[in-house]
Amino acid sequence: MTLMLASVADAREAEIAISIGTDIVDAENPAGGAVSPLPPDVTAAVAAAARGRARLSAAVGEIGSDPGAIAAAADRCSGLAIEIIRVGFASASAPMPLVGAVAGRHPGLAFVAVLFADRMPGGDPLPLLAEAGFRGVMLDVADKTRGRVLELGIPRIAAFVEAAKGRGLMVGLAGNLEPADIPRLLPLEADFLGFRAALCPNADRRAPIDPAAAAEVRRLIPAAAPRRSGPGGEAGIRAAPGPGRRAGIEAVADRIFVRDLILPVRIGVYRRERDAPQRVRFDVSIDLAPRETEAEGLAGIMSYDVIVDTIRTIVAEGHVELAEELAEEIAARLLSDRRAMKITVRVEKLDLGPGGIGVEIERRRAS
Ligand SMILES: O=C[C@H](O)COP(=O)(O)O
Repeated sequence: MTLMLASVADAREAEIAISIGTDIVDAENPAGGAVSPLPPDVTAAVAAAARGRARLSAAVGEIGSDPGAIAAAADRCSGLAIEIIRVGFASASAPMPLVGAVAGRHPGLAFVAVLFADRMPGGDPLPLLAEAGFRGVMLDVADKTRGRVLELGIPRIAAFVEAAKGRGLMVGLAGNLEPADIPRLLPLEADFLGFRAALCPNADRRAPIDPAAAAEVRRLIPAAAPRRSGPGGEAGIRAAPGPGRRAGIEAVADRIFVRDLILPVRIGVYRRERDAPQRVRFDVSIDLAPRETEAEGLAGIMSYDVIVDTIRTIVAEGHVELAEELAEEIAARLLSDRRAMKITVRVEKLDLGPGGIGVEIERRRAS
């Protein structure tokens, strides 16, 4: 289950976030960076507004040369019943043992290290973070004016999520996420997705949260529990009827497809095929289940981006011997989306013969 985290600037925005059903209300100063703290009195007001109605989180700054500042923020947050504190981590030379000692003093507070996709520290920081007592990690971007976490590419983000989960860490993803990114990230099963810019008019993260934009983000993330309702909540926001639901027109079938996607792939059983990748063309089409009446817009569709992301992710995982295995894996992963009913996958090696050589499989959801 992936939760929605909304970064808010004050108690009024906390109320809006709660009214649209946000799972985690995060106190953050949007005028600063990804982990810029709000003044203590504003954080306290956000906590007072959200306590008992949503989980609470707060940005407390970067691990720098002054772990005392993180320690003081952790003390304050503990007293406010905040569950998660987000701490920026940009360098492997950060004073981890000191931060670890602070985390050890607050067992009720989950320290989440925020890594910046546009300023990734060298090496693998996850062992260091897990050892220092961090309970979670999050990917975000340092440069909020330009950076997008999706620029890392889904295969790298997926690998990060898996590696963090493998170490028992909670994982969050953020960084100028847009509504259309959500269907691409949900299959990665991160613990939460974090938003600020997408909740604001014109994606201006310094502007006050727009309840309609926030509700649209919420609608795209399946809720863990029945939604709360209230002023500015879902009730006031209705999308226009989507395709297939127009009066006098009966929906027969929806099919999404990706054609002629050519990628370098490590594939084959011959020795020469193990030395270097070869070009493989992918064609995939998926027959979708009829749309649920209440799920309109992006929430009602299966994005064809997910097809491309799935293929890229599988290909990035390493050498595969047979085109049949590759096609089967693509079919299995895509059929795990409950909207996909039937799939055709064609995998065609382009560099072996005078023409294309490959396999086409058709699979259907069993139940
Ligand atoms: O998750 C927390 C961040 O505040 C996300 O901010 P952003 O959507 O503007 O990148």
